[in-house]
Amino acid sequence: MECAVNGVTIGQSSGHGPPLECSATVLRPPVFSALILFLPARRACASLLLALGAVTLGLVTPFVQAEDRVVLQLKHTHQFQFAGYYAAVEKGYYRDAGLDVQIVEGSDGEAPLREVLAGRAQYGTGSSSLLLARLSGKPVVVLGVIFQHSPYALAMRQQGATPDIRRLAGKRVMLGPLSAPLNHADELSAYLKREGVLPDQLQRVEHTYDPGDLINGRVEAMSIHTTNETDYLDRAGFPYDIHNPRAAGVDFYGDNLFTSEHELNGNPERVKAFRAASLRGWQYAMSHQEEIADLILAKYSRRHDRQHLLYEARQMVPLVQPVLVEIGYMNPERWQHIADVYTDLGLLPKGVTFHGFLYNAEPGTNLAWLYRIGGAAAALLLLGAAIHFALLARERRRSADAIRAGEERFRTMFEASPMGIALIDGVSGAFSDVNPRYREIAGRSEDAFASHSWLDFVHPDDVAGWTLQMARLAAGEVPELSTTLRLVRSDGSVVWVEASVVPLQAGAHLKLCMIEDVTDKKKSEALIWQQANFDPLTQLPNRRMFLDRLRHDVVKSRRDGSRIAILFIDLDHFKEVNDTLGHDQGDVLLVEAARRIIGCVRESDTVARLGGDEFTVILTELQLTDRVDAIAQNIIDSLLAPFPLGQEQAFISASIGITLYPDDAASVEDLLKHADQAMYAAKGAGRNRFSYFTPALQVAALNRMRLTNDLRSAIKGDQLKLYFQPIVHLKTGRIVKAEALLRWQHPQRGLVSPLEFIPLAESSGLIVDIGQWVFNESIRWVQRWRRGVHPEFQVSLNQSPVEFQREGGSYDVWLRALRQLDVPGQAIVVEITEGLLLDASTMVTDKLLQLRDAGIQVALDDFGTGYSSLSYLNKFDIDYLKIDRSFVRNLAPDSSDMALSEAIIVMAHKLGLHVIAEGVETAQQRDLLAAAGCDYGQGYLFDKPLPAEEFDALLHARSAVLAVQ
Ligand SMILES: Nc1nc2c(ncn2[C@@H]2O[C@@H]3COP(=O)(O)O[C@H]4[C@@H](O)[C@H](n5cnc6c(=O)[nH]c(N)nc65)O[C@@H]4COP(=O)(O)O[C@H]3[C@H]2O)c(=O)[nH]1
Repeated sequence: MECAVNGVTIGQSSGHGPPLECSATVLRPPVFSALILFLPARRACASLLLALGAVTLGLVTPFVQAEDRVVLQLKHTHQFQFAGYYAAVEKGYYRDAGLDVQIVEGSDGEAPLREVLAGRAQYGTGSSSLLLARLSGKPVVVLGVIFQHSPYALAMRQQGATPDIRRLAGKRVMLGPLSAPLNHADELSAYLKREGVLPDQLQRVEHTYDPGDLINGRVEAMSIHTTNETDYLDRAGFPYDIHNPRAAGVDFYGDNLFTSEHELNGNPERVKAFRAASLRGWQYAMSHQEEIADLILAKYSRRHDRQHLLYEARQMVPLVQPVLVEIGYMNPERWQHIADVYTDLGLLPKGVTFHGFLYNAEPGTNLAWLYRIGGAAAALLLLGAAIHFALLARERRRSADAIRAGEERFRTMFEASPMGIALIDGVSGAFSDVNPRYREIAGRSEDAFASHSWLDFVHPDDVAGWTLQMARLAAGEVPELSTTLRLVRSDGSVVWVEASVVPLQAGAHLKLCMIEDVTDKKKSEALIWQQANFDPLTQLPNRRMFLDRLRHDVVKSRRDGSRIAILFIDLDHFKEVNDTLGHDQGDVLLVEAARRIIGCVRESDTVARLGGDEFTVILTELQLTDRVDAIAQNIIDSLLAPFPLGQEQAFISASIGITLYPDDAASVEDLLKHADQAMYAAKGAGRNRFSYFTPALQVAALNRMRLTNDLRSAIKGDQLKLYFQPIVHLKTGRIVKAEALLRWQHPQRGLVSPLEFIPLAESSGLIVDIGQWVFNESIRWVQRWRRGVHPEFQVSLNQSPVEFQREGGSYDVWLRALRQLDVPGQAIVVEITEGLLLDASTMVTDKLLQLRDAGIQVALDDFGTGYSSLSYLNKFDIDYLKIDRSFVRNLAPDSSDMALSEAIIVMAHKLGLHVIAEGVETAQQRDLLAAAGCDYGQGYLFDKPLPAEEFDALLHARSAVLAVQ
């Protein structure tokens, strides 16, 4: 369609999109009209040229009334890498320019070139390989550079202290799609070539863009964007090295905005407007990173989380350099450098020129055409010269204004930047320009910056490392610096900053230093670390830290041939303290115990708390093991001293298991297992002592493990048998009760004693199923005996403390079973031990009450061997006291055991309890007990425990005798 400016036809709109509306705002200097009027000959041509020139110079600003629809094709999926374009949409920059821009995600890196050349998109983003495309005949035009430096780099699994890219030879590497090696691997190929790694030395693998492949070892290295994948590698805690092509002098541009010649020729104004709005968007995006990150999440993609988008934004700052370089700026010499690298790679012939490839954003400064027209006009008319000079003066003014405006813009950005920015002389360390945020973070006044060098503010502990890194930067070993360090403020407080330093090309020694306050982040990292590695109660290393240190000590000991001792300390009776005095007092005791243990070892040894009342000690650099005995005894003695807890005093002791490295085991896991076994041995031997690990302990532990495994199948395999031992009424000699005693008929070992397997059943939890089985069998038999022998016959059965104290367990199942068989609770007596009542929690009391409510009676077993506290008998509902057989064994007239037994019987009767004497083996014992008033007797004198069927026969035989009598 033809358009007219002041009635003059000036051009044709492109075939794409709605036609350009050219009746736009027209600046109409009088001289311009005069010139047009003055040209009678070749008027149409001259006026066309002049009008075009006027438009290009900006004298005429055609605007688009209806929005012009264009498509911007991105290289990749939505992310911060394209932030400027989202900002231009959101802030209305495109709309103001009369454009309706549709931003399309890229499926592969080729999409922009493909779509723009096909005319489906008018604009695209592309890497430096656009130059290759242009020189291979594809009519692309770069409109501006967004990334002054490419983010493209190689991430490689970390291999020791000195990263060396040459180690990649022969390794599996993902460099880019195998189908388009040129466009994706060009910089890296050039880099590798310069480092002496040739393409055929690598095993190229199709790129998956999945950092997981590097982490899982599928490849040894992969090409990445330092703005992107590094975040995911960091998050996974994967150790890697970054190899940046800039290290070998390959310094490509990163993302560029481009269009086609077709678009440029057809819609020069649209190109200009699109470019200007896009760059404006970029300026906005780089100084409003958080806002744009939120915008991406809200309107474009949630593929990456906010943290990642901000990471990307931060990483982009030194690559885009929004403060130093005007976004969009491109330097033909840099493009020449890129062309040279391609030539070096054999991708371009020598001496190529790329005329037309770079868009001239300010064609007004290229005045050749104007000179030509001016010259022609001057020859014809002096007036033309006057106009020419007037226009030139105007242009100069506009340029100066533009520069001033640009400077102002950068100054404002510098001053208002949320990042601390300073220009620093790399040699003297003097500050030459510091923005307010930098002053605020460093906590120094403006004067302080004038009179100090930057090292003066660095924390003394960080000075050496920082100086070293700066020297590397100065020597060109690294292109830029990025590190975390501490600054000391004028008030003495310390602030953690993330600092990046980039050398400025403009000044020889001048460096741009940007800092960000990361103190809060550091503090929370330190807190997380503390919580992950230390016990919050005692502040001792926890299990994780303990294992770390032990592993470290084992390696060291292996190196220097010294020994290590590991002590497992378990506090005896801690549970009682906790239950009786409460958890708060229990905590106080643990803290004090930790303090006492620390007091017994050297500072270089480790004391850790593994949890509960378990502590460990690592004693290192032992030459003689004598010291171990002394330290272990010391710990035991120190813990024996009373613990003052509020108004009370608590007494505990400690059982310690000791194992030695390398004597007892080679691995950390085995050492821990052995120390644990030794600790149990110390407990088994009576607590309050230490035991060394011995191979016999290991054999015993192995046996226990095998036996426990066998026990699992014992219940189902019908290997458990219930025996019954008669309990005789001493006055009448009648069997009125029986104790159910469990036996295990092991297929290989024969009969295994309950003393051997009950503890295993307890520690493995099998005791619950076993206890249920015993109960079911017992009530089955007692039902028979109550019906056939005596209506009040009772069976007593043992309940282990573990079974009794089981959380959540109740007697409901028992009661249901009793109801089903129509057996009353009175048919059962439960035997418990005194220990249960000692640390009786409400749960124990509740269970005793449940038993009483069901009519089940309770017998206190082994009375006399433990605390023998009378107060328990009164406090709880106990029906029977069983005098332990150790008393019965030594019964003789006038013996102390006799006196004790008598006292127990009298006291029990006074409290309304009946007494059963255990282990009655002789007639004299029976008679003495009967004379002392003991109610019942149990022991070999009457009968050994008998298999249920035999006991059944015995009972029936006896009742038959009684019936006959
Ligand atoms: N020297 C001697 N010993 C006598 C005499 N009369 C009885 N005994 C033994 O003394 C033990 C009495 O059982 P306990 O003290 O409850 O001690 C029991 C009990 O604590 C536990 N136990 C047995 N069956 C079970 C069970 O079903 N569940 C639980 N939790 N523990 C059980 O195993 C322990 C040992 O049981 P057993 O080996 O059957 O040993 C039985 C019994 O055989 C005697 O005149 N002289």
